[in-house]
Amino acid sequence: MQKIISAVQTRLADQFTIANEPIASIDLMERASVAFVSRFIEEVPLKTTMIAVYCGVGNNGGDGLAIARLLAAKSYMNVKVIILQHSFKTTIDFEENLRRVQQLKLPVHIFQSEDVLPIETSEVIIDAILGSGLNKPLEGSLKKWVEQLNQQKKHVIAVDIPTGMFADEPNSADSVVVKTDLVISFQRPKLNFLLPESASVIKRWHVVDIGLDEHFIQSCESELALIEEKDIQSILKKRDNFSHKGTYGHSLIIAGQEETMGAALLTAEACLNTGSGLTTAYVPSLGLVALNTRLPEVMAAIGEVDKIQWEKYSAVAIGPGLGTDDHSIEILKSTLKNFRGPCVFDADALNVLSADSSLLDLVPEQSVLTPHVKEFDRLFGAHENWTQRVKTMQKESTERELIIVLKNRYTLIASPTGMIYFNLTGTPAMASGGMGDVLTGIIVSLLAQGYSAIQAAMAGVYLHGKAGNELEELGYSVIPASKLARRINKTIGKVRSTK
Ligand SMILES: NC(=O)C1=CN([C@@H]2O[C@H](COP(=O)(O)OP(=O)(O)OC[C@H]3O[C@@H](n4cnc5c(N)ncnc54)[C@H](O)[C@@H]3O)[C@@H](O)[C@H]2O)[C@@H](O)CC1
Ligand SMILES: Nc1ncnc2c1ncn2[C@@H]1O[C@H](COP(=O)(O)OP(=O)(O)O)[C@@H](O)[C@H]1O
Ligand SMILES: [K+]
Repeated sequence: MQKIISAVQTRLADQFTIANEPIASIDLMERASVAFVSRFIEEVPLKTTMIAVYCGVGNNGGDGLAIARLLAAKSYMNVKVIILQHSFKTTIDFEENLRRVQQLKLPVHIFQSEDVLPIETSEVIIDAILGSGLNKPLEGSLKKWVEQLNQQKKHVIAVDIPTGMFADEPNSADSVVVKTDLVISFQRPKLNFLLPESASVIKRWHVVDIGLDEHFIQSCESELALIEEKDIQSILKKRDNFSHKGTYGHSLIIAGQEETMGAALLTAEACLNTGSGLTTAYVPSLGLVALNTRLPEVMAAIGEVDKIQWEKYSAVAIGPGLGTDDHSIEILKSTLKNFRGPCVFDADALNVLSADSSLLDLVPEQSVLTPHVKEFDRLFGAHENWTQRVKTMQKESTERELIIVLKNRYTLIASPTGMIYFNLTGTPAMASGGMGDVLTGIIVSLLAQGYSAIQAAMAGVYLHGKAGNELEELGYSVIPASKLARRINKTIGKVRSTK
């Protein structure tokens, strides 16, 4: 698990590393710049590319100057430096790197407030104007310069963070930020890279290790963390030699209606392939033929709600394609009343819970809720931005002792401990109908197998995304959910075997 730290904590980590490694501040800047350049070369391999490095006068600008010098040393022939002197308060390391650049005789152009920037002729812009030191939205000449750069639609690569973007507080909708194709960021992604609002200014980001003290970073107080594969490996258990189907639990999936039987099939198929010992689907009788034909391994439960033998099941998933009619409300109420084991609430189950907060209050502790953003807002109210949603999910999860899985490109998982875990696996190729049903099937299967609710949510989300990544690598530009529901089986095997 990697802690995500704030801009303030990053500065402390810089200082700690400088004092304790020990390393001179200028040498740490050099190390950061070398790390940037090694990734930059992969992105822009052609040595004749015309590159303009736009530098501010703080340490982000200092990085920019060092990067310009290092690129020249790597035989990039057309590197120029533009210094935007928005302030006369330069940093020592900026000054030292300016001196080093001037010795190389690279072209350096300095612009002061009120100066108008000429049209940029370079193909690539490196944005080293401001970094994590941003303390207010861009205004005045900086704002004007950035607006002008954005109009030119160049290939822009930012150093550490796009100029004008806050690392960990929301930017207002009208704030001006450098629009980037790639951000090469130091040591950790910033919180805001992981929230959907970043899409308007960041196409891709990549983190490079600059050797900040990891022990210090991991000891920082932060309720935000990134899930790593090794965390999932430590969760996943081996299947024992003398184990049998009874060892791996019995999942009940309550899903599907006449027009949405597919949701039940996808959930059940994912559940089966994730290793639930037995899987039963409670579906309308008109879905029986489809279920038996498609998934012979899955049993069906049909008929009256009060005939369900709840005690047979180790875990329940309720909601995919269920509808929100009286029958769905009845079965949700029955689940809340009668089932004592772990439960996943998804899709229409969440919609029913949103419509009746007294039902939401009955959701047992340690249940897993898997809303997408619209379902989340229906449950917990409208939000102006994702920073607010992160706060709400933290509050609701701790107060209600629930695991909340807020699905997105980088799915967030809130634990009742107050921690928020971000998952980085997954791909836009997974943005297709039924993908959430598959996730629900994976999570309920893990619950049935005896994993704790937070383990099942974390492993489920990670493996779901990882299966998507693997399919994309196999050539799928769009992944049908049923494909992923089958693939998950291999993904689990692979993650477990690399232990
Ligand atoms: N030793 C270190 O501290 C290291 C810092 N590094 C780089 O340093 C960056 C942070 O550097 P700094 O803290 O010097 O800050 P920046 O270079 O981000 O900003 C410079 C200064 O601009 C001013 N400023 C902030 N917002 C402004 C605004 N909206 N309008 C006008 N002026 C504004 C502030 O006084 C700020 O200190 C990181 O993003 C990273 O690129 C790296 O070199 C790694 C090592
Ligand atoms: N752009 C994306 N990148 C990564 N994962 C995605 C993306 N779009 C969707 N997903 C994943 O696909 C699933 C979609 O869930 P959901 O919206 O409930 O779909 P459905 O209702 O069709 O089953 C979530 O797990 C989400 O994380
Ligand atoms: K920058």
